[in-house]
Amino acid sequence: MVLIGSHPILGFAVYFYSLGATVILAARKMDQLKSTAKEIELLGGKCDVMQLNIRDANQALEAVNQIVAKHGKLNGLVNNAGGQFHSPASKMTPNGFATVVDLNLMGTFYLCKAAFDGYMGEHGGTIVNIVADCRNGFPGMVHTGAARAGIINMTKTLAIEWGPYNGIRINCVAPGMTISSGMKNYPEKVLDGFIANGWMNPSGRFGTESEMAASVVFLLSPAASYITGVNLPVDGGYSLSRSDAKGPEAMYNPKGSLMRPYIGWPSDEKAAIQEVDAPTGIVKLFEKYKALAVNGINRDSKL
Ligand SMILES: CCCCC/C=C/C(=O)SCCNC(=O)CCNC(=O)[C@H](O)C(C)(C)COP(=O)(O)OP(=O)(O)OC[C@H]1O[C@@H](n2cnc3c(N)ncnc32)[C@H](O)[C@@H]1OP(=O)(O)O
Ligand SMILES: NC(=O)C1=CN([C@@H]2O[C@H](COP(=O)(O)OP(=O)(O)OC[C@H]3O[C@@H](n4cnc5c(N)ncnc54)[C@H](OP(=O)(O)O)[C@@H]3O)[C@@H](O)[C@H]2O)C=CC1
Repeated sequence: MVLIGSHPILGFAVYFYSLGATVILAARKMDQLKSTAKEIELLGGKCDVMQLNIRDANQALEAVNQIVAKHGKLNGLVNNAGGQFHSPASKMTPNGFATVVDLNLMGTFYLCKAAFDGYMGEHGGTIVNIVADCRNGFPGMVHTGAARAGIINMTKTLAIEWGPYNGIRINCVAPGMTISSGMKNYPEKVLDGFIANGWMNPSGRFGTESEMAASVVFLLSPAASYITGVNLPVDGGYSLSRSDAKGPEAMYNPKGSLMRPYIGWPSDEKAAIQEVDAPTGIVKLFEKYKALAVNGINRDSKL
């Protein structure tokens, strides 16, 4: 039984289904949740939806209590809900900063605490908190950098404090720039900048939803049974290389690297799971990645 805070990237659901998990999707917009649930069911998965604003601690506990009352357990939690807006720190208002900290840091704490109080403190369980690459600061998004760094530290503390409670494990996944529906939240100019600079990464590209999903499922699964308190960057090496003093042209390959994307589902699967609900520029990039993943061709050479 896995609670995913947010309308999740569909890839998660596919993986959880393959592990035999029942997935509960929770976010504010029910329409979106229901259509994702329908797609999961079409694939043969089991899925429930519930409305939840993670910024409300009472709602978080109520959600956990409802799940335990209905399903008898809650042994997995993925804190995926989150976001921010782009702004230089000099132009950010105190309320703008506080809002993003409230959503990401407080919201994640409320869900972790609710899961502990409502089920895991007594029975154990596994939690994955989705953060973002904030290893070397987060220029243009000071609020989310501070909030995500807070989550990473909180995760370490909870791993130590809650490990002894029936072996609760809690880890973070830090996605690099990822092709996802979240890109709809950014102005075109910001997106164009992201796309134009996509090659400035040892992988030469963005990440895919499947690559994020696979790492989350690994950390939730018994295969990671001795891993707790870590932050796993899933970013093609970007966080390691960003602080290098050399210019990007000297470090990276402007033509793109040969790090083949993992799309995570076969090309002849249902069409619905091969789409990404994102602005045109991002969808075009995804189409390119799909071709690379399926055909194994990058630039002009075969892998
Ligand atoms: C490795 C690099 C990765 C980088 C890429 C990252 C990608 C992703 O994370 S994808 C996920 C994308 N999804 C989102 O980012 C969702 C974004 N939006 C939200 O979650 C919410 O809109 C919110 C949390 C940012 C704001 O929620 P809300 O409570 O509705 O906020 P208010 O409208 O009440 O405003 C509060 C406060 O914040 C200021 N503000 C809000 N949006 C903006 C903005 N776009 N630009 C500047 N300021 C903003 C707003 O003005 C308020 O402040 P005051 O005016 O001082 O009251
Ligand atoms: N895409 C990327 O490049 C990166 C993404 N990330 C992080 O990964 C996570 C998933 O990103 P992605 O799928 O791209 O983003 P999306 O914006 O598509 O997903 C965010 C989800 O969070 C939910 N959500 C937002 N606020 C709340 C709230 N108060 N209560 C409950 N649910 C809420 C939204 O649903 P609803 O509006 O219905 O509530 C939405 O389904 C986010 O935390 C994001 O910041 C990190 C680094 C890079």
